[in-house]
Amino acid sequence: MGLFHSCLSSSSSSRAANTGLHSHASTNNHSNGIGFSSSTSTTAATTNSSVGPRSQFSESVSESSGGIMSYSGQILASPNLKVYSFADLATATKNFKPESMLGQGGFGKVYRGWIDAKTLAPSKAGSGMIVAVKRLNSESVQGFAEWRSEVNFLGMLSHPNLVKLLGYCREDKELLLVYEFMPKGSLENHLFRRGEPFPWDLRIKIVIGAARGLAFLHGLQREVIYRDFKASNILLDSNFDAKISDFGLAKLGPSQEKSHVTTRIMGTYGYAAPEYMATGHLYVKSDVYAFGVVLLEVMTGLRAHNPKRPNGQESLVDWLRPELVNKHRVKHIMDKGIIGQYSSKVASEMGRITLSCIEPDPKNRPHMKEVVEVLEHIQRINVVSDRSSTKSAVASSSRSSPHHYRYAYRAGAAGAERRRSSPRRFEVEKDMVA
Ligand SMILES: Nc1ncnc2c1ncn2[C@@H]1O[C@H](COP(=O)(O)OP(=O)(O)OP(=O)(O)O)[C@@H](O)[C@H]1O
Repeated sequence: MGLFHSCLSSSSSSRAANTGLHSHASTNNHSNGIGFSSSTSTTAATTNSSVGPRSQFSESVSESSGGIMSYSGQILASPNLKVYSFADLATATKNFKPESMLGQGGFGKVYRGWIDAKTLAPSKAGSGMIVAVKRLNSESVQGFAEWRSEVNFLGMLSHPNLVKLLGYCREDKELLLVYEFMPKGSLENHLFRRGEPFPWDLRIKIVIGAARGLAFLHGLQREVIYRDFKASNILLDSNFDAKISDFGLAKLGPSQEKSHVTTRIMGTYGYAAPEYMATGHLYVKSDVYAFGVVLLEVMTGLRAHNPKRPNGQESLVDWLRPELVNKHRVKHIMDKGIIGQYSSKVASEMGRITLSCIEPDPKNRPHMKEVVEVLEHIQRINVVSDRSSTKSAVASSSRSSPHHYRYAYRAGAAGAERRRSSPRRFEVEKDMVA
């Protein structure tokens, strides 16, 4: 086993060497200026060099299938991204005015912007279509590696459950990304921050969409390990269809070996799989673990990690895993705000699939394809005859709740979980012993 220590600096080239990802960023208007290349260079060129026409994705997939369809998604022959100047995006976002801000993540702020729907050219605020413009903190060293990973992955992959990247800007220290706008925000917003408890049928719909997105990534011939699955990375369109965003930490899976080994362990507290934390070994099944943690959040309305919860309850999985083992106890951990919206059969089935996703041994976790099937089944059987009983069910269950679940009770928008800020990311470097 190894030693953990904080790591403040980053080496993007070592990461590229690990993954085989090589980006060639161009500041010119090449629509395919960035991509996956089969070259051996590990540095990101800043010249106008364009990239070899074939990507690692297209090599591995097109050879066998002559095409690119996998789990209803696509690997694009070449990325079709618009290259913006910084001035373009300043215009599109009203000069990054605070009023245009949609949110803030670990690597920067996200702004509402406007572009022409046909040409994708920047337009004046109020005309054309709305987009989300992410502007990375210029002082973040790790930011460049994540920006490049986002452009590489989202530039090449297309699937209904992955957020669409429309373009990017790299100018001096400025790194920006332009995405389709997701009007309903993130699952995290709805589960933990908004006033009313989020309806159960929407929760199920969203996790099915997100599961399909992950299944697509894992089903590619050269599989993609997403590595940062969490509620805040599940964005929602106007129909509450889920789209996975934020490929900053994504990795191409190993082509020969069974797992990817990394010495730089990064993720978000509460979601990272135990084998990854302990050894740096990364599997697609590590994503399945994080998916299980999101399922548990969806069931309970509680955050994956909350240091303000009482001792022993900080980690949702450690706290509630024993309750999932007994199907009769599962209903006690369900979010009390949505009682009456699901049957006890649905609750116990959810408990079962969640428990299998968070199995300590990655080999015992299901593939995402199976998870999709189980969740679709749960959605089909989620027929509740009398929804009008919801309110009284909430009231009576609060009265009879066992003491140690009191924390889960939701006193409207002022609930303790809702006041908490976003989950914290971590980054540690581990000295590996071979
Ligand atoms: N395409 C989008 N459309 C609408 N809102 C978005 C879009 N992308 C991001 N946002 C909003 O911006 C906020 C910040 O997003 P971002 O991806 O930077 O961070 P995060 O995922 O919340 O955290 P971190 O990146 O640190 O893990 C999110 O809360 C989300 O609601």
